[in-house]
Amino acid sequence: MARMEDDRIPVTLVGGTLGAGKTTLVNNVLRNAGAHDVAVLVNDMGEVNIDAELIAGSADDDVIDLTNGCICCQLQGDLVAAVNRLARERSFDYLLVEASGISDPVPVARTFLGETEGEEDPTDYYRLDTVVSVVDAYGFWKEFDPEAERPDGSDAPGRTLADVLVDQVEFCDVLVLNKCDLVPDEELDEVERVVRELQPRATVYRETYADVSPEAVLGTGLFDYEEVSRAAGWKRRMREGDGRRGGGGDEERHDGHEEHDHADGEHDHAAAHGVTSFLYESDRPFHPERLDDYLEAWPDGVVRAKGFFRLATRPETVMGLNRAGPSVTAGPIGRWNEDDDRRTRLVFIGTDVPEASVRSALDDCLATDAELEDAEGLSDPFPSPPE
Ligand SMILES: Nc1nc2c(ncn2[C@@H]2O[C@H](COP(=O)(O)OP(=O)(O)OP(=O)(O)O)[C@@H](O)[C@H]2O)c(=O)[nH]1
Repeated sequence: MARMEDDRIPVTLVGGTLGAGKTTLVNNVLRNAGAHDVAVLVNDMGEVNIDAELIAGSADDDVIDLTNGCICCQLQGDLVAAVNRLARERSFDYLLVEASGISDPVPVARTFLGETEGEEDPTDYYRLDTVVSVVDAYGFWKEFDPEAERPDGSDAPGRTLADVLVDQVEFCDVLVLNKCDLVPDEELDEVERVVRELQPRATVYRETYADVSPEAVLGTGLFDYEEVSRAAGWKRRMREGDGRRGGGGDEERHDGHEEHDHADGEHDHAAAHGVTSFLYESDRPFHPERLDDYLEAWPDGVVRAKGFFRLATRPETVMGLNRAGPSVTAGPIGRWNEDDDRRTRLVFIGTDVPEASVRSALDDCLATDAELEDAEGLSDPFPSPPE
């Protein structure tokens, strides 16, 4: 196997929302790392890097920090320079990266795949081994609360905690459901079912004080960019459809490419326990104002909605919907290709979402024949393409 010959330093990326328990996890791993000689890179948003101070053994040289920025945004160049300098100047056999609570894990992971611009390439020294997300089980529901606010100092404009949390759950290999001491078992079961629906491929650990064993997060060999990207629950649901041929599930592709999946059992299991996941499809475009109104009056319990839709006013435009709890983005994301399957396909994931009433409410938002005939006369509140 190629991995056996790969002597680059393995990397575990630890993400999770603010206060979820990332530092606690890193400390536990350092304390129990045994034979591993672990270096830690911490990224924190504060002026003073409190996290680096908290990490056990931070007095020694193996903890470095990147302050005042988020490594998924403006610090990517710094991240590459820092990890490469670390590899050149010090001797260690494992790198743990603790990402700021607002980091989107995808660009950070891509940095370690050598996909960022710049003269230095971290893949010379490193290979990404595992992406871990620490989820605050206690705070999980709160973050899907419409009243939830972004933390001060966050430099992720337009993104809510729910957005960030969904990104982190959907893009991980290992999911640590932390602070289980604060949540009754029944609620914990529900949170676990939802996170498993959002990312069925992840290994889930229920923990208190992020007490995972080092083997759970170091050297797992679980990271696979293609796999983790296509395994997100909404993509699976889109591929599976309602038993008919699935449409292309990837955002980049709307071509009706046929795929096969084996996750039916998992979905059945989730459905039996109040986790809803369904695909709404339609050949008929939406009436823009009616759909816009409906997107404002969202049913309770929807944790995630994602997909593509058609508007009567824009026959050539692929409209995208991206909803994480209370935060919604809906707008143009591209143009349909000649041979695309131009159906609306929207995936809903949540708890006890009233599927029948969501379906009938969406049906009511579809344009009638008369409205389609006079589509140019309809007003369209959705944003225009950026041009
Ligand atoms: N009750 C309880 N508290 C926990 C648990 N895990 C961590 N904490 C506490 O939660 C707080 C935040 O933990 P950290 O490990 O600093 O979280 P973090 O994700 O690194 O936080 P940021 O770096 O600020 O994003 C600390 O006071 C921890 O002691 C847990 O399982 N249960």
